[in-house]
Amino acid sequence: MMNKRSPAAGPAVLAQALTVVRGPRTVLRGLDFTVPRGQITGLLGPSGCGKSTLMRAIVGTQAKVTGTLKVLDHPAGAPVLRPRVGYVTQSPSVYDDLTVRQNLDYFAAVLDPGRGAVADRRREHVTRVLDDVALTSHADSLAGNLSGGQRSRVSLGVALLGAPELLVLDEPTVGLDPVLRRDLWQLFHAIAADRAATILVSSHVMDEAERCHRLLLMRDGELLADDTPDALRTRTRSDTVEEAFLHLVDEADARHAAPPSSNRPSSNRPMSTRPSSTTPRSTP
Ligand SMILES: Nc1ncnc2c1ncn2[C@@H]1O[C@H](COP(=O)(O)OP(=O)(O)OP(=O)(O)O)[C@@H](O)[C@H]1O
Repeated sequence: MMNKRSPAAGPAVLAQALTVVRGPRTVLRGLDFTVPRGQITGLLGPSGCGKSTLMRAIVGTQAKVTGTLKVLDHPAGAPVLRPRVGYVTQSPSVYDDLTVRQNLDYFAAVLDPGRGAVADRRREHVTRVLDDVALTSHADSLAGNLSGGQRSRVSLGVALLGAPELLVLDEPTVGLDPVLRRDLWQLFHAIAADRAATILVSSHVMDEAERCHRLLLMRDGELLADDTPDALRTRTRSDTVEEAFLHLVDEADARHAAPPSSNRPSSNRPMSTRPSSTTPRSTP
């Protein structure tokens, strides 16, 4: 079962000096952070800042990754992690000409091939997942005839099939209306609570930050902050996470613009952006 872990188990994700090069660009630059287990951690930042690249590194599909990256105490991408990590890419990866149930049956058979008792187990999983993503009433609808939010939920259902301990969701609410976004977030919280799963979810919509237990705020391949929404607002004296983010951006810009001798924390700087154990490396 999920998350029956020893007290000594490490965080869901541990990154140290994580750097990723894509083509001619260094897209992630020396990131240090952890993702605690059993919580929803939001990965937020503007388009192009490196969120998808970081998620791809975590699920083991990104090339040219250096530094340390451990997932559930194993090196990212280790074969042992395959059934333990679910990944939902930005565009829903479902077959439009299959029904919702056929999609789930297909991916369940890929994950857990076999006949007899195994097939019974797969059927149980599919039934449970249909319920989890609130699509039981649409089980026999063609995926191609579903709304955007329903298709996103099918994709999420596919990722839930193996009862993963860590779910990595790349901008699952992009393009959805406010009601569907709210419903999906309720579902994420239900999954985290009922299954004790860890969720890492990216978004560039700052109001979604308020729905996370913790936040990783990114900009241009660097982490600006790693904290709870409350702590971020308090430490930046901001009313919203968006305001806190903008404050951190200004602070980082000032730091980069400052001459080396003044490139140190000043006494009136309103916040330390990261816990002392995960102080960011300076960027070359
Ligand atoms: N195949 C590639 N080769 C070179 N650079 C790439 C490649 N794919 C992405 N990049 C660059 O890497 C950077 C980070 O891209 P990434 O997709 O991780 O950002 P993102 O924060 O997820 O953006 P979005 O929110 O728009 O999805 C971007 O500047 C992008 O141009």
